[in-house]
Amino acid sequence: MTTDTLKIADKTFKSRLFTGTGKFSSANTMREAIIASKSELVTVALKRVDLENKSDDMLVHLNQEHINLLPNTSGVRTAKEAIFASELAREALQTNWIKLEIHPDPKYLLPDPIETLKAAEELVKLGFVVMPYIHADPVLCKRLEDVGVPCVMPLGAPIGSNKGIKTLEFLEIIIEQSNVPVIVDAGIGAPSHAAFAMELGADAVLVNTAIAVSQNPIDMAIAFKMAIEAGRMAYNSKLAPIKNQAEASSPLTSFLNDLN
Ligand SMILES: CC(=O)[C@@H](O)[C@H](O)COP(=O)(O)O
Repeated sequence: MTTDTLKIADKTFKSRLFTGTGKFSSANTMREAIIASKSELVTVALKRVDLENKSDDMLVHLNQEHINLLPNTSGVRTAKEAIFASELAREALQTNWIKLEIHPDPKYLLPDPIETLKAAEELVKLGFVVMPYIHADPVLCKRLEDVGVPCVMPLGAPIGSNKGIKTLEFLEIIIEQSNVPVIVDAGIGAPSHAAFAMELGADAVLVNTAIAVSQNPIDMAIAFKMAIEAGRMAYNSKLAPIKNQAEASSPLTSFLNDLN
C-alpha cells in the first residue's frame, strides 16, 4: 500500500481524522476515544483550558507523543478578540497553530467571514499557522489562501447539528479550486458523512459532537477512523462515473446469439 500522508505547514499527518474535545462525559472517555481514533491533531477550546494551571486535567489527558494540540478561538466575536486569544494560546500551549473560529451568533454558530479574513491576515503576519473555520464559500477560501493560510476548514453543516454534508455543491467547488488542503469541519454526524466528504476529495475531516455524544464514543471514534480511511481509499481509486441510464454490468444477450 502506498503512503498517503497529509501535509499542513511543517507537519505531516498519517490520520485524516481531526478531533475535538468538547461534550465528552468525562476526561477519561475523551482521552480513550481520541486515542482509539488515532487522530494526530486535536482541537481544544482555549476557554476550556486553565491557563494558570500547568497540570490542567484536560491537557494532561492529551499528553501523548502522537497528539498535536490545536487551540481554537471558539467564543470570540471579532478579529481583535481572535488575535488576543491566539496570542494567549501561543504563550500558554507553546504552539503557533491556531484554529480560527469567529462565530458571533450563538444560535447557528456561523462563522463571520469578514472578521475571519481580517484576523487570518494579521495572524499569518504574526507567524501563526492559521486553520480557519469558515462557511463553504469558494471565494472566501481563495482570499484566505492569498493571505497565506495553509488549509481551509469549510463547514458541512452548523456545529453540533449532526446534519452531514449540507454544503455539497460549494464544497465541490472549493475542493476543485483549492491549492491548500480542504478539511471539512462541523456538522458531520455519522461515519458515512465523513466517508462521503473524503470520497468528494476532502483532505481530512474534523469531528467532535458525533463522537463525544455517542453512547459508545470509543467505538464511534474507531468507526469514524475506518470510514475516513475507506472514503480516502475510494477517492484515490477513482469512483465509477454516474450515468443517467442503466448500463448492464454483464452481457445480457450474447448467449441468445447461438439461437439465431
Ligand atoms: C470542536 C470544534 O472545533 C468545533 O467547533 C467543530 O467545528 C466541530 O463540530 P462538530 O461538533 O459538529 O463535529
